[in-house]
Amino acid sequence: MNIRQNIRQKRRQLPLAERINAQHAIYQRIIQHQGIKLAKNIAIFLSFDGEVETKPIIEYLWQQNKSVYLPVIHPFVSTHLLFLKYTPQTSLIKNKFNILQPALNVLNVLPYQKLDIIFTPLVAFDERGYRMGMGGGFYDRMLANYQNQQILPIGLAFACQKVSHIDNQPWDIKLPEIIYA
Ligand SMILES: Nc1nc2c(c(=O)[nH]1)N(C=O)[C@@H](CNc1ccc(C(=O)N[C@@H](CCC(=O)O)C(=O)O)cc1)CN2
Ligand SMILES: Nc1ncnc2c1ncn2[C@@H]1O[C@H](COP(=O)(O)OP(=O)(O)OP(=O)(O)O)[C@@H](O)[C@H]1O
Repeated sequence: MNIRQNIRQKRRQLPLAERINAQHAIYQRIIQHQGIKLAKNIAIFLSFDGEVETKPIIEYLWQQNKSVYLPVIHPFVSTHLLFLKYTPQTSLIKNKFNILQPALNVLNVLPYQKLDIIFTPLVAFDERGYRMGMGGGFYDRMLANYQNQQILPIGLAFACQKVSHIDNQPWDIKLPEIIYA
């Protein structure tokens, strides 16, 4: 089994008690995070495949009056993501990967440069902050210039997703911060 499949399986099979503990620790770190306190526009994702559960985080962000955005596969450029506003009223539809995303409405699209924080999903990561994702290259493409835009990407993961070394490719983006437990 390759690393991607192997870690995805570990992530799905993380025992419930460990998962709950880790979720709690991650949540605490988020509510104490200075950068998140100051942020206005925050991109996050709706969890699937055993990812860190983001629902409680989203509820917290809404409570704090943050604007929350979700990734939507671009309808014409299928290698690219758009970020659409997510509120409790937003209707969600399944994309081709079976992940829920907001129904496309151009009025709800936020230009990427306006995001302050991008919570980034990942399958595996290493100490340096290199990540391996689902293999679509979506986040690598999007984050390619994040440093020029004053955007803070923050990876979210369980400790079982940490590996000693990701064999990084030239296009791989190193995350400046990963919250994991
Ligand atoms: N929650 C969440 N949303 C996200 C991502 C993510 O990692 N997590 N993505 C991060 O980039 C994008 C979706 N990327 C994906 C890339 C590949 C596969 C994939 O290979 N899925 C199937 C097989 C292919 C198929 O059914 O067509 C699989 O589960 O094996 C799924 C999602 C955008 N939204
Ligand atoms: N900045 C980029 N510009 C052009 N192509 C890219 C870029 N980043 C990644 N790709 C392409 O996307 C493909 C998938 O990349 P990779 O396997 O690193 O994705 P990933 O990090 O696992 O996925 P994701 O970022 O969606 O979570 C690669 O084959 C690569 O050719």
